[in-house]
Amino acid sequence: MSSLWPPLPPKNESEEDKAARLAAEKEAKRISDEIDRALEQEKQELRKHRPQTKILLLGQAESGKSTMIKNFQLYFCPSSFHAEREAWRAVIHLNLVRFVNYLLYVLSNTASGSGGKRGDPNRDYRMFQMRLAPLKQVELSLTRCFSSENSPVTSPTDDKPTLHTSPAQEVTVRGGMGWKSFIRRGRSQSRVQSNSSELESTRRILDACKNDIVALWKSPAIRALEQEGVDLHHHSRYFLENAERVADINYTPTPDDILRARLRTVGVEEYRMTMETAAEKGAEWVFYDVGGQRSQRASWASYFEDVNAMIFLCPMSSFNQRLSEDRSVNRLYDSMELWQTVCRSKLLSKATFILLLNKADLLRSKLRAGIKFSDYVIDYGRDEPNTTEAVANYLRKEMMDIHRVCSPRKRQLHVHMTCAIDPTLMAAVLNSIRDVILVDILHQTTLL
Ligand SMILES: Nc1nc2c(ncn2[C@@H]2O[C@H](COP(=O)(O)OP(=O)(O)OP(=O)(O)O)[C@@H](O)[C@H]2O)c(=O)[nH]1
Ligand SMILES: [Mg+2]
Repeated sequence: MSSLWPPLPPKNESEEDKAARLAAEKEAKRISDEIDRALEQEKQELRKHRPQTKILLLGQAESGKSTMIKNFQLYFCPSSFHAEREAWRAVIHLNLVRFVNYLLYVLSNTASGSGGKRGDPNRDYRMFQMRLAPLKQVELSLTRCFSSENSPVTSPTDDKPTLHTSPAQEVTVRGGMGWKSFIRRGRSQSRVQSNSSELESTRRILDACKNDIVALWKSPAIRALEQEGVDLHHHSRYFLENAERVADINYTPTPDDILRARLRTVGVEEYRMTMETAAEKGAEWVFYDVGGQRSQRASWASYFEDVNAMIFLCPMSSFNQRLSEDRSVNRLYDSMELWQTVCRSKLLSKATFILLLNKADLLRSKLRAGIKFSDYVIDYGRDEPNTTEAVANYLRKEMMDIHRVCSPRKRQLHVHMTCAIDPTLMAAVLNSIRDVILVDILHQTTLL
């Protein structure tokens, strides 16, 4: 019997039979389409009533929590990610100009401190300071755009915009996703025009300064700073290296740029994402992104209840860094202590636990540059290999041991080594996180 549908017409079919057959086929197709429509409607209804999936991201400051949220959005809700590109441009421009102004500030101190000894670099510096002077105004304007009228975005240390003389003073966001529409549209009608004209003029100034920014970065003055041991490995360095493109008047941020943009989180931000990918289309996932600084951690616990999954980020590359909020504390040790506290939490005991050993790329470049992990982590034997794989395996084991010993009940731990600024590498990790969360939710609901 043939499995073809509709079946082939019988041989020698009369015109009358043919008309009757076509009418029957048309009716069958109408019924079939109706059934499909009803099924799709039923599915939509089910999706609407499906409980939300709640995911909490924890970890110290700069561990990559907000970057992970961007990855989720880029991968599972791409149209909403791309719709926000304009809003990120202002953040990226502020990242760039703050770093340039910081470099000019460092150069001013170093150059005046070294008198005329450095010859050319000194002359370079004075020229750049003159030509890039308008960037001070750009920094003030952009900061004002973020911080006017019931500001959702401020700097915790500054009530009024001031020029930043340290790369540690960062762009900060407070409370939710509101800042994106704020930067796009302004809070009130009066702000709409002034915000957009201010942003427009900052773009024009940046474009005019583009060549000088590029030249500053390539200049002997900056190379001299590096030779003097000034640490220029800041996350905004990427934007300076790409200044020709980023400062251009026609610049639109790419996904890579957005993943690199730094916006420090203050308080707890809630992100509601409606999944766009086939399997989960229409489902709502709610993410809680917390500020990771020590002063922020007291507010975390109120978000522990009812979360389906907790994703903890440990930046592996932090082994030779100190906490900016307490210079006596090694960042990796702080991360491990924090992990112990999170594992012990009874409120999180039923949540799916996911550990991301993040910043694998930075760990690799530090180790390759000859920085020895064992110089900072005393339990890591001096004879152990100073390679990314060996160090990552060591950290994985340490963190798994802490999890086993400190968890109030036996629980599986899912561990991944990640580089959150690389969307290609993140795709597999994101799929696996999604699958693990869905399977655990299924278990939780069938066990209830
Ligand atoms: N090279 C590299 N940079 C990363 C990685 N993950 C995050 N970053 C960068 O690190 C910086 C800090 O990341 P965030 O996601 O803002 O850190 P956070 O944990 O949200 O920090 P707080 O909001 O202060 O708690 C950003 O500039 C990111 O682009 C990574 O795997 N490799
Ligand atoms: Mg953050």
